Amino acid sequence: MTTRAGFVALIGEPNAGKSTLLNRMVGAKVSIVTHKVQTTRARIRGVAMAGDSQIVFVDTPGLFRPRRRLDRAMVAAAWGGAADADVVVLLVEAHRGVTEGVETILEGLADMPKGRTVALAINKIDRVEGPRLLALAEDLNNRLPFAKTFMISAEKGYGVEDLRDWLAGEVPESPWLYPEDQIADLPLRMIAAEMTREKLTLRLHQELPYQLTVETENWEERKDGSARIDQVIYVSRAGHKGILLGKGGETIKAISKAAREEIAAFLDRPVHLFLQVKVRENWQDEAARYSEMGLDFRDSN
Ligand SMILES: Nc1nc2c(ncn2[C@@H]2O[C@H](COP(=O)(O)OP(=O)(O)OP(=O)(O)O)[C@@H](O)[C@H]2O)c(=O)[nH]1
Repeated sequence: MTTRAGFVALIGEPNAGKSTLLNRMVGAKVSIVTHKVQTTRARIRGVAMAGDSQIVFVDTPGLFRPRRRLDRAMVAAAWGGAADADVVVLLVEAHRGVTEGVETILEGLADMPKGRTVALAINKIDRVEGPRLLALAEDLNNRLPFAKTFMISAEKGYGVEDLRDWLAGEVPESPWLYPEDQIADLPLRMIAAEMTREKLTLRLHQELPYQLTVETENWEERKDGSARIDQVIYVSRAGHKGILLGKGGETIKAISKAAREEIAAFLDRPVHLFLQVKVRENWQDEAARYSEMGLDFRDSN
């Protein structure tokens, strides 16, 4: 079996219908939950399986002209620069057409590295007449030639399957990026890992923020309504492990407490958080994997 997997970024103005579309393609629960956390830097919004393809939807704040270098570094650090996805889908509202916001996004898209596949999805087609739609599609394609144009209604479900099937064929041949049994709660796992990562960064200041990754290895919903979460903090050098643990494990304990409190508040239920620190010397090599995908790791340094 040839599998495919890749990242797809849904972009568009606020209210364009990104969440609604995600709900359709991924499953309602995931999108609603992640919607609450625009401010966190967790990038993954959901994963859809379509045939033998795994489509990973990412958020892309700061994709277009981040105002400050810090924004760019934050975005890059959060999800290893995956803001640059394999496929970008621009959502435009049919009845609003080419607004100033859409123009700005188009400019950003035109500046993107060549070779990136960009598709257009005109959404909310239930709100306008056919002829107007065709004129809008033509206008947009004159401004930027899209690889493909879709007419959809995320809310009614029109055209959504076509879009998903097309994306499934566009993502590159690759092993799946996530185990199938983790797909449903993957965004939650990522968010929880990101929260722990943030506590580490706050606590350790400049010492090693970009040389570690946090992964949620296990997530168990308990009968009493609490969640047991196991996370591993990977550091690239043995020496870092000591810094992280601190004297008598003080540092890691404080980090764990702060992270647990934040995750519990986010989930709105008690959390048992178990942190483990492991040395993974080849962690930096994984950066190479992302560069292969056209992503820039230098931004996170
Ligand atoms: N009529 C119509 N309304 C839609 C359609 N898709 C989405 N909407 C509505 O548009 C509004 C915004 O949809 P969202 O999915 O929240 O938009 P979003 O792009 O995620 O918005 P932000 O999170 O603010 O960026 C909601 O009220 C949706 O119900 C559609 O196909 N037709």
